[in-house]
Amino acid sequence: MSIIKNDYEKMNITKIKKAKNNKKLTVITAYDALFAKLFEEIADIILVGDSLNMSFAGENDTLSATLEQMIYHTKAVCKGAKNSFVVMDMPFGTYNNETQALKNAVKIYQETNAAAVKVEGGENRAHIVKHLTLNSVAVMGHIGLMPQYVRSEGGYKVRGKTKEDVQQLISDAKAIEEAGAFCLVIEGVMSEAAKKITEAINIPTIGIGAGSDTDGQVLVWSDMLGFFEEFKPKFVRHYLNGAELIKESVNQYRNDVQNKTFPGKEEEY
Ligand SMILES: Nc1nc(=O)c2c([nH]1)NC[C@@H]1CN(c3ccc(C(=O)N[C@@H](CCC(=O)O)C(=O)O)cc3)CN21
Ligand SMILES: CC(C)C(=O)C(=O)O
Ligand SMILES: [Mg+2]
Repeated sequence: MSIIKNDYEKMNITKIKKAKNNKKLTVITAYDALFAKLFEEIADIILVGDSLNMSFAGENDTLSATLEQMIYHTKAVCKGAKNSFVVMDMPFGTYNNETQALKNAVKIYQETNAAAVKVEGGENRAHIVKHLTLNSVAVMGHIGLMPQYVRSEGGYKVRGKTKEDVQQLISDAKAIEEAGAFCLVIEGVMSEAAKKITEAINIPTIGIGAGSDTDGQVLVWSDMLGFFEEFKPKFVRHYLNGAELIKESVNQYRNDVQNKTFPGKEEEY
C-alpha cells in the first residue's frame, strides 16, 4: 500500500459537487471486478462506460451495447470496488423517452449498486434527465462529442469550433444542470470552449479530450494503460505500455512451455 500516495475518501454526490473549483476529480472506466478493485482507492469515480462495447466486446462503436450487458458489467465492477462511487452508462436506445428512461434506470438501481447513471444529450434530452432526477435517480450528463450519435452524425467530430457551436454547448450544459444532473462529462470539445462551459455552470465538469480547465478528467482504462493498441486518439496518454508488456510476458510463457522450463519443481505437486 505504501507506494500508492493518495488521499482517497469515499465519494458521494455532495463531495463530488463540492469538488467544483476545488480538487480535480479523477475518473476512470472499469468493466470488471479485478480492475475495479485496483482503481478503487485511487479514482474518485469509476465509470462503467458503454465504451466496453469497443474495448471489451470488440465492436466498432458503442451502439449495440445492451442494458443487460451493461448491468452484468456494473455488477462485476460494484463487487470489485465496494467502496467506490460507480456510474453506469445507459446504453443507446434505453432512454428515448421519459417513461422508458425511468423504467430502465429503476432496473439499474434494482439490479446493481451503481450510485448514478450517465446519459448522453444536451438541451434535446434535458426533459429526460429531469424526469430521472425528479424520481430520485442521480444523473451524470454527457455533452460535446457524443459517441451514441456516431451513426446519425456520420462520425466522431470535435465540438466547439464555431461561436454558434460554443453557444449551443453552453445552452446544453445549462439545460442539463437545470434538469438536476450532479456532474457533466464534456467530451471532444475545444479546450477554450470546455473552459467556458465549466465557468457557465455550478456542477463539476469531467473532461475527455476537452483540455485542462474542466473540474476533472476521465479516461478509458484500457486506453490509458496501453492495452487498446488500435485506439490512439490525440487525447489519450499512455501511462503503461500494456499491450507490449503482456505480449512479452505471454511470449516468455510460451518459450518456457516449449523448452520445458515451466512448470519447475517448485510449481509441481
Ligand atoms: N476505448 C475507448 N476509448 C474512448 O475514449 C471511447 C471509446 N472507446 N468508445 C466511445 C467513445 C468513442 N470515442 C472517440 C472515438 C473516436 C475519436 C476520434 O476519432 N477522434 C479523432 C478526432 C476527430 C476530429 O478531429 O474531429 C482523433 O484523431 O483524435 C474520438 C473519441 C471516445 N470514446
Ligand atoms: C469515455 C467515457 C466518458 C464514456 O462515456 C465511456 O467510457 O463510455
Ligand atoms: Mg459512454
